[in-house]
Amino acid sequence: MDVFPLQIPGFMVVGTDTDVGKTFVSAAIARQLTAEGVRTGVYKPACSGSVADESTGQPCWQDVELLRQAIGATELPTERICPQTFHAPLAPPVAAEKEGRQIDETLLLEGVRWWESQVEFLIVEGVGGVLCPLSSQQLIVDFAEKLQYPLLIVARAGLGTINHSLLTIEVLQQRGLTIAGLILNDVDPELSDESRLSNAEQIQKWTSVPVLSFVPFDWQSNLLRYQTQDRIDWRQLSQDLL
Ligand SMILES: Nc1ncnc2c1ncn2[C@@H]1O[C@H](COP(=O)(O)OP(=O)(O)OP(=O)(O)O)[C@@H](O)[C@H]1O
Ligand SMILES: C[C@H](N)[C@@H](CCCCCC(=O)O)NC(=O)O
Ligand SMILES: [Mg+2]
Repeated sequence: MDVFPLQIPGFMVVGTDTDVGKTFVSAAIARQLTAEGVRTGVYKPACSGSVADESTGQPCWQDVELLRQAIGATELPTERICPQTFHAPLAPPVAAEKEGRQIDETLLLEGVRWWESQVEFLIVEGVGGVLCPLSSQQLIVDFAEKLQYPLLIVARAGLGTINHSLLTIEVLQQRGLTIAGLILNDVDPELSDESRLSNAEQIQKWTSVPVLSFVPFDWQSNLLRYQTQDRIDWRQLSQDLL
């Protein structure tokens, strides 16, 4: 496996599934770093599932919009944040095929390399869960292996998350990847259930990967460290893992 280490620190934000809050969490981290005065970049290797822009009616990609807003780069072209966008809400290579296109393997990595000369810290968001196909040649976990960034795993807060979290951790550990921690994210208060009270403790019982944070539904400020509620120093955390 070729590796593609960048000269700037960062995290790759991966998920236990699609719709678990990777963009929500990536944007929160990027916003915090930007507010702290750290020149921060955001990148997503491919994005599928367009929506109509409210004002223009033109197709846009919500992940890209939220990531762009998080770093306050209103003029930055979509291609810098995500060079390969597709309309259908499907795994990227499947969405690409529907448009008679293919994922450009080189561009996946060239796109991330561009950020190296632009910023001090980079947040890379995955697509779907870690075994989601990114192209016809590779899964998200393969891309993570090339990138060599420490991983932040976003998982749903509610029932089912112990299994999804441990499965994800097992796959990443089998690849020898560095996991910075797991973030439990409350995506839907309707799914409220009593497992929320014991999930973090159970995950900690079965793995040494730390639960870094619990993100309440609609949380609009910086993520807080689980249990202590301290501010998370993302740069320090990434440095500690080198
Ligand atoms: N803590 C939260 N509170 C309220 N809404 C949330 C929270 N986290 C996520 N959401 C919402 O849940 C939905 C899914 O979140 P998000 O788009 O971040 O998932 P994702 O893991 O990035 O999905 P994808 O695989 O498509 O990239 C979005 O509508 C988002 O605004
Ligand atoms: C359409 C979704 N929102 C997402 C793709 C998720 C694919 C999941 C495939 C699977 O694991 O079955 N796209 C994206 O993150 O750009
Ligand atoms: Mg997303």
